[in-house]
Amino acid sequence: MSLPYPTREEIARLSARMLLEIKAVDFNAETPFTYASGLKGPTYVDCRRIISFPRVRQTLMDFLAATVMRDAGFEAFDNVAGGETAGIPFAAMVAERLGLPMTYVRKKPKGYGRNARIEGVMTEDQRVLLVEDLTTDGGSKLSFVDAIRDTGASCGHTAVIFYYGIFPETTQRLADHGVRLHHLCTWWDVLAEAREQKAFDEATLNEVQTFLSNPRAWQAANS
Ligand SMILES: O=P(O)(O)OC[C@H]1O[C@H](OP(=O)(O)OP(=O)(O)O)[C@H](O)[C@@H]1O
Ligand SMILES: O=C(O)c1cc(=O)[nH]c(=O)[nH]1
Repeated sequence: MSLPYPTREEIARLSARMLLEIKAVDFNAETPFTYASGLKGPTYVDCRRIISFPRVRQTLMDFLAATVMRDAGFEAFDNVAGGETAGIPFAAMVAERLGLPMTYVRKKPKGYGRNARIEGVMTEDQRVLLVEDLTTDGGSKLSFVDAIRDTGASCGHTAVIFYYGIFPETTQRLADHGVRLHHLCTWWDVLAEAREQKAFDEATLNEVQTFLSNPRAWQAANS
């Protein structure tokens, strides 16, 4: 007998709890982190740690496969592509669960050999699901999706474990590019769980909440 899918809320709560438990979450208001986009903030989540924790890894990947099937359809994809670097192991695990071929996308052409951005076999009739660890403002997703589309394949969906959920333009930016985002949890889920567990001191949690509520104002005040 297979278990019913957990609700979206349960997935978000448990995913946030797992990220805290494996110490993938870091809050530091004193020395802000710099993100791939160049933006800065007091929050950092290192989803790369997930691969080293088998029970967490398995559960999160079950959640991600279930979320994709529930939101996009059970027969919606022909190929699962991972974004270099952090997306690659998660794409392999999602592809296994969905029973689909796997590929990966380089950030840049290799520069020699086939000079490819896509590795593995991707054909122009395929509907590709882009899998990544997280998205902050979506910039790298657009580049990966363009590389996939350059092969002639289609890509209208990306699935991530973690979505920042604080830059309102992110989902619009992706939507304008014809890409729908699927995710398990956001900073709001992690903050709620961190407060419940008292995982960080009150001042740090309040500072993080200030950032999450208005990241642009926080960045202006802290640059
Ligand atoms: O651009 P966004 O969609 O908001 O996502 C942010 C990206 O930044 C990080 O990767 P990074 O470029 O640091 O490389 P890595 O995967 O090689 O660690 C992260 O793994 C995401 O892929
Ligand atoms: O946007 C990023 O570069 C980024 C943010 C974050 O919290 N964690 C991460 O690995 N990358």
